[in-house]
Amino acid sequence: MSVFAYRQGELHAEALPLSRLAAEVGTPFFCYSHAALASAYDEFSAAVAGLPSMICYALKANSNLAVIATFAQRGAGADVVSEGELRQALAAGVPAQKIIFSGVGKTAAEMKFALETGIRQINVESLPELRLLDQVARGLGRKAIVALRINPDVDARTHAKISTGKAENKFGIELGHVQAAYQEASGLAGIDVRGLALHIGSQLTDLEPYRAAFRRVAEITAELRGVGLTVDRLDLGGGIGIAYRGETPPAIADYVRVVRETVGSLKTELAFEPGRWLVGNAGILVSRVLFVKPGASRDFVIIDAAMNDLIRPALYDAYHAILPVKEAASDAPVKRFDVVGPICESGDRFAEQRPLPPLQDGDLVAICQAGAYSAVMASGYNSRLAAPEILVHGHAFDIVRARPDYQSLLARDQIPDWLGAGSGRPGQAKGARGAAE
Ligand SMILES: Cc1ncc(COP(=O)(O)O)c(C=O)c1O
Ligand SMILES: N[C@@H](CCCC[NH3+])C(=O)O
Repeated sequence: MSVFAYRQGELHAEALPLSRLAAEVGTPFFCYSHAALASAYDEFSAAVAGLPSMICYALKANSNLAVIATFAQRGAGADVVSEGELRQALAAGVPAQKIIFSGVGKTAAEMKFALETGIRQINVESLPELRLLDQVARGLGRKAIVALRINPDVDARTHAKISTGKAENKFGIELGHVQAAYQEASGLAGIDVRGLALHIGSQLTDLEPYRAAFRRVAEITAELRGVGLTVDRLDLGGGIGIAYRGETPPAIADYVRVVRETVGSLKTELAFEPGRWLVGNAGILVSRVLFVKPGASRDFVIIDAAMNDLIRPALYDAYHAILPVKEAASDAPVKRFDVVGPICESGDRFAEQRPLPPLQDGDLVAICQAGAYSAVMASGYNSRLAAPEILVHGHAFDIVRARPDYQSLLARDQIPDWLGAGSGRPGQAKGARGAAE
């Protein structure tokens, strides 16, 4: 069953017509399908079932609590990269023992919180980070369970901005330094080093970079074991791509075959950190056409969603399919349009010269594959309010993040008294100067 499909001439989310949702929620809004989330998780879970492994959903792809809870209910762990994400994972019901803390720049406060929470593992990406973590853990009288993230220097063959496994990327410990770092880690009183981690990039559509990277991990594991060090965990990261525009990402079963062939015989516990693959296809951004504006050189469809809601096209030139919510007649003439938002930048464009059936002011459109790296990357640029998020479940839906109101933009206590706006609340939000007095 396709969860976003035309029925009775209109695009539906599961059993609900999008026009009804738009009337109830207002546009723009993100619409997620529970069935799509659940079936993606179940497919991944079935594919890795024979491996001693844990699926740690990468929250950065979509940290809506309802989305996380959908996976948590099915047994998922979480991969988090900040105290905020760690708190979200816990709030959504992920047990601490299933949480991995990744990221290249954790603060001492974040380390302390993670250690006090008792999470499964902290992935360490540099010697300075290792030494700080040791200090923080000893200060708490604890040992931090650690995997060292390596940088395998492998080209993931993805967009340069989301490639993370090349030597020139900031991530991980370079190959030549891994053994010394592991040795050092194993001698630190506050550290219990258990294994290696890697993540070579996002939106991979080719298995060969995985094969190359996992082979390197297997080699390093053998080297470390050869000098008497214990390696009993491997965290293989995420990165499996989805089809935005006819790409043919690998089937999960084929990815798992590569895992088995490369690291399967090492007898380690494995962790997988899928993000986009679990959520990307499970969400759309629904928006209303404000105006159709003929131009001298091209015609524009101006919609009420903008780059602050979904920045991927502006940031990565990413392609997202755009569908009219009312099904176009098969003989409807197709014209090319730039689909743009209201923001004051020419980069606020969802599609350039995209063939579309006739659209009119007030029509609804759905921007597809907006479940991953979409709502989470939203901003308040141009003082726009965040688009709400809803979760459809068969014939019902829940607003799982409401649209804020303008009061949040108009917090008068941001204006210091001395600026004399007249309604600043005395004694509040005085800032550094007030604090020093
Ligand atoms: C350490 C780590 N794990 C997992 C992921 C999830 O990646 P993806 O959403 O491509 O599966 C990322 C993001 O790229 C990451 O940085
Ligand atoms: N934000 C990126 C993915 C980043 C992955 C994070 N390591 C995207 O939209 O494709």
